[in-house]
Amino acid sequence: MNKALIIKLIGGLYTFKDLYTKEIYEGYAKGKFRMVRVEKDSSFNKNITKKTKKDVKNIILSPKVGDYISYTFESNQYMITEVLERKNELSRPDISNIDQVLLVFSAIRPDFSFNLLDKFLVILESNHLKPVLIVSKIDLIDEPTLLELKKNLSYYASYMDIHFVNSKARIGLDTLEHIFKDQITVLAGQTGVGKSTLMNALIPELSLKTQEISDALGRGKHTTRHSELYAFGGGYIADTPGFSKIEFSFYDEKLLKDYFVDFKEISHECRFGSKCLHMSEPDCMVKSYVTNGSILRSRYESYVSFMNELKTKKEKY
Ligand SMILES: Nc1nc2c(ncn2[C@@H]2O[C@H](COP(=O)(O)OP(=O)(O)OP(=O)(O)O)[C@@H](O)[C@H]2O)c(=O)[nH]1
Ligand SMILES: [Zn+2]
Repeated sequence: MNKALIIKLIGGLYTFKDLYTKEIYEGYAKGKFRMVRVEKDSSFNKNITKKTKKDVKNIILSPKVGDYISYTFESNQYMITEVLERKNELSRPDISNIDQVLLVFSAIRPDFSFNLLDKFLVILESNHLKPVLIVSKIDLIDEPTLLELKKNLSYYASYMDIHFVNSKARIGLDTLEHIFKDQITVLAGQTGVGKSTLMNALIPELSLKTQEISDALGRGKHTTRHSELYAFGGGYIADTPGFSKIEFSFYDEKLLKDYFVDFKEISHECRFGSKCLHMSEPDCMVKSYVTNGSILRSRYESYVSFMNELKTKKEKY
């Protein structure tokens, strides 16, 4: 069976790249699809999977960009015949099997927010997505302010890669390229932080393409249903502006503690172990570490604010 990765979807026409031959084909999807459960075949490339006997899962509506599929060539056209089980998926942008999310935060305009960073990290962790932090617009702040920001961010360095860039002058981008290898990457960040500028700086031909697509469709690209993965740095990067609106995808505030990976790491030291909510429990090591400075105070402040936010949400429903 031919296996491929869907790299583009525009007006019902899929573009997919064969995983073995690397050839690119265009084709359609017909009818409803069932997601096929797969198991990793270690003798091949990590993306190549094989079907198991117990296969069918929920019916899914349609294949999307990022899906691994099987296809055939029938009556002179390529057809998608099955969709392999998704590792994860986003609906805005509409992409599946994402390996990592580039969290773009500007040093200024808008100001850097540790609370928002912590929120993104919780959301990514709860969706099994790996974060990489990109701090943009470093040219717009003075040296001491940048040093202070770097110092505060160093706490996060053991949990994710952090890069500092000036996308306008293409400074700091060279160290970025290796992070895309073998990954499907999506960008995320508040509006105005510089996601599009970064994308265009990384992939110069992209701004041109964006214009072509807008012209062809007679409307802004991001109001259309176009999404695409670009081969870049040995992996793929989604050309969407990424996601900027963020909400927790869970409702139970008791889950929050597991998505603060630095808290989770030491929770076995709390008197109530993994059950400790690190709020008013006695002998809570998270709180002790905050007091002695081993845990960043702003991390704990974010935690408490998210706890309250989740509780309020729950009471409303
Ligand atoms: N000086 C400087 N300006 C930047 C940098 N990155 C982005 N900008 C500017 O910041 C503004 C916003 O950048 P965009 O790339 O449109 O931001 P975005 O995140 O795509 O915004 P949305 O499309 O609203 O989500 C633009 O005026 C960019 O020129 C940078 O590294 N340095
Ligand atoms: Zn605790």
